Amino acid sequence: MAPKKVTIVGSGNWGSAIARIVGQNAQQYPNLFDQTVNMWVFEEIVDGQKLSEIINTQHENVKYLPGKKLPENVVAVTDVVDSCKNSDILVFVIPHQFVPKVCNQLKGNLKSDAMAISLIKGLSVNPNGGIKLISEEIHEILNIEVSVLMGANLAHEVADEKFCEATIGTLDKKKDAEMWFKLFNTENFRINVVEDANTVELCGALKNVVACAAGFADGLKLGDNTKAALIRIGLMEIIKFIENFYPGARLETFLESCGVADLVTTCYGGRNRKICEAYVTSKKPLSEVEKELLNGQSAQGPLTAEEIYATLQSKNSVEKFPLFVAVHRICKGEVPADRLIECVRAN
Ligand SMILES: NC(=O)c1ccc[n+]([C@@H]2O[C@H](COP(=O)([O-])OP(=O)(O)OC[C@H]3O[C@@H](n4cnc5c(N)ncnc54)[C@H](O)[C@@H]3O)[C@@H](O)[C@H]2O)c1
Ligand SMILES: O=P(O)(O)OC[C@H](O)CO
Repeated sequence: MAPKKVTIVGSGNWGSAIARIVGQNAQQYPNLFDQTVNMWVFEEIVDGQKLSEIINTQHENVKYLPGKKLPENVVAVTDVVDSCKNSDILVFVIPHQFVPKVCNQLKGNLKSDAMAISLIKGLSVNPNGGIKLISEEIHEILNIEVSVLMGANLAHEVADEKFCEATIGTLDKKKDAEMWFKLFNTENFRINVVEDANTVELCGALKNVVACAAGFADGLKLGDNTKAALIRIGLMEIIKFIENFYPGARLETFLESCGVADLVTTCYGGRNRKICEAYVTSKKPLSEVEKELLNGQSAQGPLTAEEIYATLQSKNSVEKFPLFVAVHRICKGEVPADRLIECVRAN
């Protein structure tokens, strides 16, 4: 079989960190993977130069992952269709609000047997009010199989090659596990493949909302016990949400890297935590704080909280998820952050 061509659809903070791993692993398995890995870059000008040109000459994404070299076999391509049309494997890693636009551009322009894996932590809202997984959204638009990779993976720490773990959720472990393992696993990025893909993905999306609560608590200087209580309540709401809307989760999945481990790392070291802390301390709007602190990166928690809230409203379930709802209302400025504990105290 010919080596598979891989494209990384995205080149932000996580997209660039994972490109280091995928580029290296492609080189390690020349019989399995084409030696050139494409990376789709949403073009922008950085210090008067095109970001794609900087990446292809300096082999560094100076805006989204400064100070870390990309392997030279990772090539930036700015036309999303050109970057993907001959590829067998698509690694989706863009902020979730851009998924419909990007996938609609790709529609009808892919190999019929292309496969995808989504590293995107977020949700999409159906017009009827229900939620959709990002993997489902990609599948619906492109009609290709979509696995997911989630875990306790702060991009800068992965790029520093500090030990961590990640969970791949796939629908058919027998068929796909070995290929995904070889594409992503390294000494310091340990992959476990499971079949409970929906739970893996939902853990990745929902933990961002709990991270916002952790950030509010930090901004209010509520201390470690309170933050731990919020993480516990948040975990219970994650489990309840999955039971209600995507039943059939396996308990073990919550104990994978995508579950408790990601919840912990994101509540201590993530961008959602950071901007929500600053929202409380600075009293500036969230959008302004995000702009000031993240230099073009995107925190997905506030948008996910809004998407969850719309779903809960349409299902008459708002009162069952006080933490998720409080995060949304605080992000929107409808409730002051110092009422967070009052909102969740009854749990
Ligand atoms: N950064 C992390 O530590 C991390 C770790 C694990 C998972 N994730 C998840 O991975 C996904 C991608 O995150 P990231 O950190 O790579 O991105 P990011 O937060 O760095 O976002 C910036 C990216 O969005 C792109 N972008 C901006 N405007 C765009 C547009 N109009 N259309 C398309 N793209 C546009 C930028 O070019 C850039 O590549 C998210 O779902 C995130 O939750 C992130
Ligand atoms: O920085 P955050 O809050 O987007 O979290 C990053 C990762 O999802 C942590 O695993």
